[in-house]
Amino acid sequence: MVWEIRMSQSRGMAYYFNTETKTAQWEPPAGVDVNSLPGADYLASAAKTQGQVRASHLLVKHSGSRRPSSWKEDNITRSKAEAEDILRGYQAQIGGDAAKFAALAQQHSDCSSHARGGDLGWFGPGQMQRPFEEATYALQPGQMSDIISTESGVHLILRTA
Ligand SMILES: Cn1nc(-c2ccccc2)cc1C(=O)N[C@H](Cc1nc2ccccc2[nH]1)C(=O)O
Repeated sequence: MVWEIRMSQSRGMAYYFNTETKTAQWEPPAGVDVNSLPGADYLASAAKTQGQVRASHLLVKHSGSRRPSSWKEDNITRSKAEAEDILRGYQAQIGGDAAKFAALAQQHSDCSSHARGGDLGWFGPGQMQRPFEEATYALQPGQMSDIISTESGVHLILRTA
């Protein structure tokens, strides 16, 4: 396998390194099961021992968001109430299905992590906005949150590890 998964010290996040072309990227290489790459289980156990968690999210921004723009929309003007209604619609479509979560996050999340099905990678205490951190740590791996609000907008969270 030419791909390896490595940890970026600066961003505390895993990235993907192609040992043939000697290139690195944040996005998981297409068609590769990244959990089977060399380095994956070592990184997972290291992260767990550091009390880190891993989560994906689906973010819908609104006019009050800290940065009311995204890869989808240059100027986001919807109200917070509209954003919550939209997110409730996705929540109903997802049910408890993690695969549906990733598909909808990829299509609809206003976070740049949409490119990875909403996967934010591993993070520890103090790295994410407090409401997001508290909601994620309150979940068991595999569990989804209800709608939570941060300065970025409204989110659904799926804790993955
Ligand atoms: C925290 N983070 N990680 C990524 C990310 C991770 C992996 C691959 C690409 C991007 C993007 C972000 C981020 O802050 N994105 C913001 C939106 C946002 N705000 C958040 C607040 C809490 C958790 C995730 C959040 N994402 C943006 O795109 O405007």
